[in-house]
Amino acid sequence: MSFKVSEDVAVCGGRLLKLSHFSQVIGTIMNVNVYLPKQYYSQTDNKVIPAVYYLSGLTCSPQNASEKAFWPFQADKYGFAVVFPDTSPRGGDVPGDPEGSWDFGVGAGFYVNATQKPYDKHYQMYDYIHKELPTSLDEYFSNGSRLDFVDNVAITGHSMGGFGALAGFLKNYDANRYKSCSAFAPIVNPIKVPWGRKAFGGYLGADEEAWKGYDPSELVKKVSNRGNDRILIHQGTKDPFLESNLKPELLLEASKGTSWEGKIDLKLVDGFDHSYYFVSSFVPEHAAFHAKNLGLI
Ligand SMILES: N[C@@H](CCC(=O)N[C@@H](CSC=O)C(=O)NCC(=O)O)C(=O)O
Repeated sequence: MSFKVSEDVAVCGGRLLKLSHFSQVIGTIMNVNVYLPKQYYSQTDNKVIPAVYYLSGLTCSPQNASEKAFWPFQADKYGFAVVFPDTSPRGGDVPGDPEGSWDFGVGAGFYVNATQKPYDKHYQMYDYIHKELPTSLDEYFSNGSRLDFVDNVAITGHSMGGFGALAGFLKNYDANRYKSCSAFAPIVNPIKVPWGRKAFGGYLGADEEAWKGYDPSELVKKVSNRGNDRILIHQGTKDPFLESNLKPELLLEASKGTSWEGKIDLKLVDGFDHSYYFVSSFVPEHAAFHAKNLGLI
């Protein structure tokens, strides 16, 4: 699978590649940014470099987190690559929100496979993120490369992307797809909040049973923790979406009596909002968490 490099930017000790490729599952050109850490460019370092997938929130393109989350410092510190996928298909005949809002449609693909017309044609974000993109990156960089985008990988995300990370991690947990999962201000129980109900209704239809297959607060009840795996979550107390759409306490309540009870580290951080000032403040802690689980420290 071939990628086009539109920009190759020096950042910290490595490089941010702005890539695009035709996605077979989405049926359009998709944009994705990949940060390759300084270890990749070192003549002496020959360790295999794992990847952290960062799923962005509503309205984002790959640029938001690339510019504002400050992952490259941490990627260089530990020696991992960071993948910043887009949040939905774009352009051409890709349908948007009939209401014209930013919480559904373009920039708001919710990382699910749509089953409902007209969204089912392009909005296959779950398969794209968890299957096609990793294997495409692995193939593209495989020529003598020390990069691993498939086997030793971790996942994180912000808001809608935090939901996408939690759902993807738990849905693929038995296959040991991701070594670790964390989230910044995630939507933890989409079937109970307006953003999730609107998105799942539009993409998955009226049958709410189908929605549960993507809901982290339902998935924790069905997926057995292998032992000591933990999930790290940060949430700002001044987040304007906290009470309406995020409600992290619902995930802790859902985990009670399950193998995940006591294994979800929800850190409420005083005074932080929903912005990238918040995300970037806690990226170092998430980076250390993933580096440990990826065997880098
Ligand atoms: N555009 C909206 C605000 C939307 C917003 O806050 N988006 C967040 C993610 S929200 C949940 O998924 C975001 O990451 N925005 C991009 C950024 O660079 O901050 C509005 O105008 O209110």
